Amino acid sequence: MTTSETSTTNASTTNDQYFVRAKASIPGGVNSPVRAYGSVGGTPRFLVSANGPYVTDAEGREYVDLVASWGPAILGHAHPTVVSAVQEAAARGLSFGASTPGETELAELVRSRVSVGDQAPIEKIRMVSTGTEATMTAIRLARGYTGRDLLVKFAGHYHGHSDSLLAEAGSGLATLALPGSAGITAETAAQTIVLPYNDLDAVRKAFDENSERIAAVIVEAAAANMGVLAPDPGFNKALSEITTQQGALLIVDEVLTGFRVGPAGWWGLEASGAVPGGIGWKPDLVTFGKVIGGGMPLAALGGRAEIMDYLAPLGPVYQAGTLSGNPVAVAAGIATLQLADASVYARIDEVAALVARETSAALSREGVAHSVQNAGSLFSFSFTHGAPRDYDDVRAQEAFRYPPFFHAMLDAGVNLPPSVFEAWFLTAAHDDRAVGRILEALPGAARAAAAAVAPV
Ligand SMILES: Cc1ncc(COP(=O)(O)O)c(C=O)c1O
Ligand SMILES: NCC(=O)CCC(=O)O
Repeated sequence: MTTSETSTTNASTTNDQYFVRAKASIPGGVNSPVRAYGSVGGTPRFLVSANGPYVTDAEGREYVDLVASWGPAILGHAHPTVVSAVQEAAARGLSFGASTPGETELAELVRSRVSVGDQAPIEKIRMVSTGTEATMTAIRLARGYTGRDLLVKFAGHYHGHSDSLLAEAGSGLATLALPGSAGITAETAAQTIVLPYNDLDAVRKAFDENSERIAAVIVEAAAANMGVLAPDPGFNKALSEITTQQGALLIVDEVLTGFRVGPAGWWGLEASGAVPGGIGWKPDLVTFGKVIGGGMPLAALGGRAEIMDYLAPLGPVYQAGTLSGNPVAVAAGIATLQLADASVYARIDEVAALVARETSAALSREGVAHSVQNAGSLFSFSFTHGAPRDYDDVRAQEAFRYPPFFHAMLDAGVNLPPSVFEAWFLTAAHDDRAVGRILEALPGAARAAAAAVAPV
């Protein structure tokens, strides 16, 4: 165990004490609801440092981390090369509010990475600061480009917290069992059509009923915010065909999957045939976040030049940002993508498969009904009796088994996402020691899940 002290923390202050203090000044004590332990109960760990596969809390306790900052830390935390790149960029200036050479370098890197054979869907790319901004801009762009107003999204998919996209969203809304958010006007809500995932008939019907009104279909490349649910083979390709026929755009949200499940994201896995059913299609627009910024606030949207050039200053769709393309964030993104080579993805695939397999085995040994779902190296568990295909299936699970499972893992020094609806994130820094600690914790956690009693 390590003890960490900084100017803002004191090793004698407990997580409980920090939480009490935080709640007095910050709503719920958190700056994002997913951190609040809302569905698992207990006190969130206040983290003071992170290194490789580990995070350390304010009490000096070290945990093997399976959250990885909700995805970005693909190389593990605080990779020395990325930290150096950030330090060097910071020393040159934190923000200029002007174009920088690094932005173009990162744009070129993304364009060349997200290509398979002669297929290269990212012809142009615009950088923003969060995934929310990326999807919000993508739908505005789709509306501006097509001149249409309606939007199709899928139940359980999460695309950030802009007004149009919170209806039946996954992630924290699934965790807190919220159907949507207050504060969104009825007019805005009425412009989003929410359909069941993996249901192409529902998509065709929506287009039949709203002829020439749907601007775009937005879909997570592989759903990972209601637990992980890979699309049925061919689902994304069929969406591409339907939207093309109907004069609408297909926005593929790779904020979570992009540069994490493979060098060219989930689309790259489909386009290369690494997962079935997806050869020969291209998204119109793609959104990125998380890994693209290497742990710094950076996200992006990209796609066909003809569409992207509808953005200001060339086109009529406005989008802007004081910190867009921030030089320090860009430096972290470039360093991260340069390091994320085939060996990184091979290691993550290997450890993810191992941890998923062993967790499933531990649950089976205790007779706990569950399904393990994966999309490449992203995976999660649901306490269901069969394999779920959509949000209704996932919501019907025995979710009460997760809190005791989560806390047993935490007590044993493993930091899992504090919700059954979130993916588990491995990194290339998860070495045998870190994985060994996860495996040691599993039998006790599986027993705790087995002993869980349904609420009356
Ligand atoms: C698929 C997807 N899209 C969009 C977002 C929003 O990104 P951000 O949290 O950076 O706003 C997230 C995650 O939060 C996500 O998983
Ligand atoms: N998978 C869900 C997220 O990544 C959300 C993170 C956040 O809102 O803090």
